[in-house]
Amino acid sequence: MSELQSPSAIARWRGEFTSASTESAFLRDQGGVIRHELTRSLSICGISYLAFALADVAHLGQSSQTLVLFLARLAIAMVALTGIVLTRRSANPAKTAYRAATVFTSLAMLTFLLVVYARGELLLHGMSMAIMLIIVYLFIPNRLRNATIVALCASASFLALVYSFGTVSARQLSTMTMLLLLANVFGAVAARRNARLARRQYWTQQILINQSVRDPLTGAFNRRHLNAGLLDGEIESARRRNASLTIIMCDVDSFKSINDTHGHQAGDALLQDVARLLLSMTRDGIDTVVRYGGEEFLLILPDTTLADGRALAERMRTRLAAANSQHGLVQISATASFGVVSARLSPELPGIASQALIAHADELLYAAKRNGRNRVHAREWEAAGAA
Ligand SMILES: Nc1nc2c(ncn2[C@@H]2O[C@H](COP(=O)(O)OP(=O)(O)OP(=O)(O)O)[C@@H](O)[C@H]2O)c(=O)[nH]1
Repeated sequence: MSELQSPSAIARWRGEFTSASTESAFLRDQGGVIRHELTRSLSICGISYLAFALADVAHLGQSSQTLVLFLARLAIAMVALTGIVLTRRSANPAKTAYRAATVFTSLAMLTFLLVVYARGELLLHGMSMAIMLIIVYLFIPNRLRNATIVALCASASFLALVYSFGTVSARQLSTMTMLLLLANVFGAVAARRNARLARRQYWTQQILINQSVRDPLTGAFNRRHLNAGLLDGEIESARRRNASLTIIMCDVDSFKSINDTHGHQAGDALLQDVARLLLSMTRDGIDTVVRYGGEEFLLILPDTTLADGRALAERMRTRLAAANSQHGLVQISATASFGVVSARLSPELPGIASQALIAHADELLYAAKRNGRNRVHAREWEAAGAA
């Protein structure tokens, strides 16, 4: 998670995150829940539509109209089934579910209007309409905007149909209009509240996850995140893909004397600057920067050869040595030493234990320290293993 949104970043009326990327991440996260909700709601709706064919028979007898209505009801049940199947097969279930919900609710409302046209029973159907509006807003997962459009269009069409019959008094029609308006308002308000609540919960969860995996001082990942199998996962992924993996161990030189000379707070500020520089020079979403110890950082670079890893460490070393960290009126300059290990992995070769890879990077780092600091020592994993 690279960016965190504040709760105010939820659009006031749409009830969605204003940032498209956060909204997509939210929908990916909620995919399973939304798929489950859609399956349950469309199953109940499809079965109910078919079951109400009995009411058609009771009202219209075994006529051609009854047959037409039955075929329309069957089609709706099929649309529900197709929506469920497509959502279950989709790589992005939430998006597919929303599309399926919009198509299903639109066609279901049209079929309902067809039933009203054939059977009349306007007051009874007015009640059904109100129930259906609540189902559209609250029980079939959809974007609030889509649900509102379908519900308002269906309400207006139903009222127009009732009016065209000419059998309902003006008083009854106005009461019916008010009731449907109320159903729309309450449905939309509740749906909006649900949408915002789900996003607030997701946002809070992301904050907690972020806090549990990040070092509060530098913003780099922490040891807990590394120990949760981060490097093992990268090694396994590189092995499967026949790819190179490079790790860099970076340690600020003579940091104790910086602390002793300028104070602990200045040391903290310097660490923040170092982390900022390392993060800015690595690929967002691909590389990982971990605060491994006090002034020691571990960089995990997938798909990176030894030559590229060494060149990156050299660039980092030069940039660090040239930069000054400002603390109050004091400018602090620092250097760092680097140990770089690269491994070419493949499914045919045995895997590498993450601790062994880190230990080799550490050995190279301390060789760089022994040889005078402010330098990069790099080696291929096999050569390092043989050494
Ligand atoms: N300001 C600050 N200092 C820290 C932090 N974590 C560790 N340190 C200090 O970092 C210093 C590390 O010192 P050493 O391990 O002796 O290493 P060094 O002085 O950098 O020497 P070399 O690594 O050999 O170049 C210690 O004095 C720690 O107290 C931190 O979060 N903030």
